[in-house]
Amino acid sequence: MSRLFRDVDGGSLYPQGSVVCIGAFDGLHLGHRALVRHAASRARALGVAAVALSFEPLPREFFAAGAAPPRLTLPRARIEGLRDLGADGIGLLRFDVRLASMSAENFVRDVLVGRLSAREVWVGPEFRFGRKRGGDMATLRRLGTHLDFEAGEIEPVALDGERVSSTRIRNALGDGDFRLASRLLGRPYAIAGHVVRGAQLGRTLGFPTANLRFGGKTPAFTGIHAAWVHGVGKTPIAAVTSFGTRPTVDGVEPLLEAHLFDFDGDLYGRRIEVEFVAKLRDEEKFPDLQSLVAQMHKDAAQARAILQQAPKQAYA
Ligand SMILES: Cc1cc2nc3c(=O)[nH]c(=O)nc-3n(C[C@H](O)[C@H](O)[C@H](O)COP(=O)(O)O)c2cc1C
Ligand SMILES: Nc1ncnc2c1ncn2[C@@H]1O[C@H](COP(=O)(O)OP(=O)(O)O)[C@@H](O)[C@H]1O
Repeated sequence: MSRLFRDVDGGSLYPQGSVVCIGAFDGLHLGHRALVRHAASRARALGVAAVALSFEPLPREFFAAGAAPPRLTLPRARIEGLRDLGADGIGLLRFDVRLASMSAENFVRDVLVGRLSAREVWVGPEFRFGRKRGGDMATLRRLGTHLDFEAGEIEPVALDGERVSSTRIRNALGDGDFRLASRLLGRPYAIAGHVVRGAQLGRTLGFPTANLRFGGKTPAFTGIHAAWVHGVGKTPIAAVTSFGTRPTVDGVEPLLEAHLFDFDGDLYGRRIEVEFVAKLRDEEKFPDLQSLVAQMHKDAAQARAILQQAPKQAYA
């Protein structure tokens, strides 16, 4: 069981000391994985807790209020991913006005030392932190010599000669290049959530869809896709999905809807995971439901054909 905390204030959570790694960890890609695994192995070597420190909302979401930048990973998936990589403690610090205005030095004193009793602090390349991104690796090293912790930066992880980054993954997803996205992530791109009720129109169109909300975040891409749905049966179920605001029915909030093939059952409340395999097309505004349904039949046939050829991915 790993411990989850969200507050900057409070007593030391790890009086015996800890090894901390810090990052936005959106996507938990190959670079993030290398960082968290490294911190976890250092923590095991020192016999202390491994703590992954991140933020929710992400700092760039906080600063971009209004036009939220695209998000890859929702909080729960980020927590589960960090735990699976070996984090004993996970800090999803509430990024608010106070945290945004905290100086780099105070962040080190209050959070890394005061709250986490850090013995080592690990970050990725080009890490910046504190008010106006005023702190960097040199700041960490300098403060570390006074406050008795070591600071280190892991080597950048590259794929095909280029740095692995969340931006590169967002671009790959936007281009419908799920193969590249999977290679950068070290696993297929998937979105998980609990099935919520919708307008209950789908069943009358012959296409019931299990609907997932995207937590009020902006997705990195929208459109119609072939996908595997995990979490319903023992093996993944083939599906056609629609991700977006559904302009035909004047939707507003982005929803991920999955129509599962050869399946009939109640999915409300169930947690499912949608693993994207291939993009079929962009979302469109149809003049009427009849033309939308005609297109949905074509989408379904295309998705079935693609998935018959695709290997079922192992359940992550
Ligand atoms: C294969 C598929 C393709 C879809 N394509 C579009 C689309 O291009 N434009 C659109 O507005 N909605 C699209 N939708 C979403 C439908 O509008 C939505 O499923 C329908 O309104 C039923 O919604 P409900 O689940 O709330 O009942 C698509 C849904 C599916 C399953
Ligand atoms: N093949 C299927 N694919 C997806 N959902 C299905 C399927 N068969 C039954 N369901 C159930 O029907 C619900 C979707 O029906 P729909 O009319 O689209 O309602 P809603 O608008 O509430 O999503 C799903 O949440 C699930 O409980």
